[in-house]
This record gives sequence, C-alpha cells and structure tokens, in this order.
Amino acid sequence: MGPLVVGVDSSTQSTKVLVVEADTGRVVARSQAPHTVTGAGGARESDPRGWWDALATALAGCGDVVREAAAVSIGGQQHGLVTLDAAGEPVRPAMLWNDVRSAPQRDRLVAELGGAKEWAERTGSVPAPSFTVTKWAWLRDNEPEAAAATAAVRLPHDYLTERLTGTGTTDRGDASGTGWWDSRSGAYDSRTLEHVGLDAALLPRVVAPGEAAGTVRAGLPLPEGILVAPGTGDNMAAALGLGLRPGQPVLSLGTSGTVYAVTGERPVDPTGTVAGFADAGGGWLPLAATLNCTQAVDRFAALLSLAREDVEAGSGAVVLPFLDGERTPDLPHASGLLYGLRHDTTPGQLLQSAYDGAVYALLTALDRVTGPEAADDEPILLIGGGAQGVAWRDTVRRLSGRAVRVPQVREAVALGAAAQAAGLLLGEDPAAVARRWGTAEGPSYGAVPRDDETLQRIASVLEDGDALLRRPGA
Ligand SMILES: Nc1ncnc2c1ncn2[C@@H]1O[C@H](COP(=O)(O)OP(=O)(O)O)[C@@H](O)[C@H]1O
Ligand SMILES: O=C(CO)[C@@H](O)[C@H](O)COP(=O)(O)O
Repeated sequence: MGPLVVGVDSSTQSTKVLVVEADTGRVVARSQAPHTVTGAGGARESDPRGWWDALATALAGCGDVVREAAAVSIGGQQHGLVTLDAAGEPVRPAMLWNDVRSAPQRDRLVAELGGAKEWAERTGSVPAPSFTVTKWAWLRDNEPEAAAATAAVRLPHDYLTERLTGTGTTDRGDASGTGWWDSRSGAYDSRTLEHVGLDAALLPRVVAPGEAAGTVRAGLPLPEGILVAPGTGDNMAAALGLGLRPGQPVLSLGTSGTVYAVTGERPVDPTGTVAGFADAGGGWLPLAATLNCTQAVDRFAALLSLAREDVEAGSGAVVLPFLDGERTPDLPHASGLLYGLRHDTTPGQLLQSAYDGAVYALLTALDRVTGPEAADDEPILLIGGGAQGVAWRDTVRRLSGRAVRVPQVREAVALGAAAQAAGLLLGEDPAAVARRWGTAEGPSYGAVPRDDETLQRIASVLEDGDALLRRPGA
C-alpha cells in the first residue's frame, strides 16, 4: 500500500472522514459522526467544539489506519461565523450559513457600501444573509459584548485546521464566501472590514493553493508532524474531488442545494443569484445555493407520513418548500407555500411537488453558472446525500431535460479534501489527482423531455406569491 491521506468533510449535519491511498484513490476506511444544529425561526447555530469532537469520533471510527496517514485536509461548510476569545475558545456558538437573522444587516451593508453592482465587482458576490460579513454585522448589533470579546474570527474549516496546526489559516475558496475578501486582488478588503469594525489582524492568513497550512501538533488523533493542506469550503472541495473541468455542471443535494461549475473567468453577477466564489486552485466557482433542499423535502415526507420515494406524478399543486426562508430566490423571510390543492390531490403528488419546488430553484441558476463553456448535452453531475435518492434524480432529469451522472463516490467533499492532501504530499495538482483517481465516474441516466408545464406553473406561483413570500414573521 502506498502513502495514505485523510480527507474530511465537516458539513452542516455531520463530519465524514475518508482514509485514501494517495496513489490510487482507493478508500481504505470511512466513518461519519453527527453534528448538533440548534435554533428556531431564522437562527441556526452549532458549537464549533462539537465539530472537533465529531472529527475525533469519525477519525476513531476509521481505526488504526489513521495512524499511518501522511497528510490531511479539511473541507467545511461555508460562511459560518466562528468567534474565538483570546484563549481560542468560542465566544458563542457559530452562526451557520443557513442562519438568516442577518437579512436586515445584509440590506444595510449592500446599500452602504456602493450597492449590488459594486459589491459584485469588488468581492465577486452580492452578499446573501449567509455571508460571514452580514453575520458579523448582526453580532455587533445584537450581542456587542460577544463581538468585543472576539480575538479571532474563523470559518468552520479554518477552526478545525487551526486546531490541527496551532496556526490561523484559511484559503481563497472559503475566504471568497466571507464578503470581506476582494476577488480582484485576492486580499482582504480593508474598506469593508473598516466599515463593519473588524480588525484584519483577527482574520486568518490566506494560504495559497499548493502551500501547506502547517503540520499536525502533538497529542491529537492524527500522527504528529504530518502535512496539513489548506482545506477549503465544502463546495470547493467537492469541485476538486470531482476533478471538474469548465462547462461540467454539478448539482449538490444536501442540507443546502447548490449548483456550480468551474471557470477560468472571475464571476461577477450584480443580480446576486450567482455567488462569484474562488475555487481551491487558481480558478473560480460560480455557484448558486438554496437553503431548502433535502431536509425540507424530508420534512414534507414526514408531515405526509410518507417515505422519501413515495412520490406520485400528476400533481397540479405547487409547493415552494421555503421552510427556512430562501436564498435562491432571495426571500430570507419566506416560509413554505402550498398552492393548487384539490379533493383528488394525493399525498404522493404533494411530496413530488415539494421535490419539484426544491429542484426548480436550483435549475433556474444552471445556465448562469455554467456560462459560455457549457454544452447542453453535458450530463449534470449529481452529488450530496440526495443523489442517492431515485425521486431526486428523476426530478432533476424531468425538470432539466438533461442527462444526469451520479459519481460512484458518495463523499465528494471528503474525497476532494483527500485529493488536496494527496496533491500537497505528491507535489501534484489536486484536481489532476482526482481525475487520475476517476472520481467522477458512475452510472448515467439519459435525458427525458423537459417538463415545461410544471416549470411554468412554479414560476407563476412564485411571481404571484411574491408579496406573501416577502412578508416578515410568517
Ligand atoms: N438514500 C437517500 N435518498 C435520498 N436522500 C438521502 C438518502 N440518503 C441521504 N439522503 C439525504 O441526504 C441529506 C444529507 O446530505 P449531505 O450531503 O450528507 O448533507 P450535508 O453535507 O449538508 O451535511 C439528508 O438530509 C438526507 O435527506
Ligand atoms: O452556503 C453554502 C454555499 O454557499 C452551503 O452550500 C454551505 O457550504 C453548506 O453546505 P452543506 O452542509 O449543505 O454541504
């Protein structure tokens, strides 16, 4: 067996760890441990120490082979605001990407710092309430004592990487989702930081692609002294893990739904639909995200006392499953909406409508993220937990009219982190490593005629329901 690397996916619901053979990509051990997410209404929080404990549990679940690893990398849920005190302990729980309490601060920041077009040109994105900068502004407004006690601000993957190395670092991919990173210069944006009263000294150093974040400290559940790669946001890690080439669209069905592609051109979308993220290499990752994906549809199934696959065709009803507010479309105050219920509507049809509503929102952004490099017959790569579901897969095929490929590897994020660690260890480009590993291979499902009638029905309910969906406090 050749050298081994460890790839970590610390996402919203769980930590997944893979131990992978660096030369071949063979997964020699895998394990998973759950996270706790608290909060009602617009709040979603997790204690960062819980992510560290979940990492330790998942590493232990991989067995003794972890002791042979030569490098490690962490992919983490994007955007979360981790605030640490002078001793490195969390000042309060982390506010997660799907916490929408900072919607008013977002509106204010966009207006005060030049408007949507200028934000997009400066940072690549018009911030959504997911973005770290809006959460920091919320904290200053609502918990000034917590903001004052903060000696370091980190993203989820930075927090875990720092616990491994002892040094505060991040990477350009995850930094591009903060709102205080200038995507033109690749440096922190001093104007934004000054405006929100955040000292750049509290932020981690942005490690360049291919550079090490450090080495593992003594006394941890990984071998002392092994290389720690920069890590990145979970979507950037999945893009690495699939060895993506420009024009290949990815649809990820997890707690969040995301649709993205890699591109060589810096994305700038003043409408705010597409976030202009950097990828974990030297390129870009235009991406649109929804807050309501697998968990929202699972909730519908539970309400209807149905299993996930108990869908029935033929529904005339529309479900907009915006249980957590929504980011795409930009409706942070929205709640779920059901329209078109009849005596003969069945529970299975309603469940199908919930899948349709969740997938619709992602598909509206598909063409915007793939850009001119895209070929219409390029299959959509379907990843995330939902990619294992037949109802999800068939809904994507029917509403996109495109073929779908489901990569055999289930843990694209952890695999991307492993590829980054392997690239660092072997001195190779991580995306080339992933391509060598054949990670994007898997069964393909052919195109079916696009269901334009359903798309049109959802579009018109979204338009007509606009006032309801914008009403705060429903
Ligand atoms: N076989 C399956 N069919 C459909 N959905 C599934 C299946 N297995 C898991 N899921 C969904 O996957 C989700 C978790 O996806 P995952 O990508 O791991 O989430 P995250 O990365 O956001 O923590 C769960 O909410 C669940 O609904
Ligand atoms: O906010 C975004 C992307 O901008 C989310 O995609 C988060 O990165 C969380 O991802 P999952 O835990 O759902 O994988």
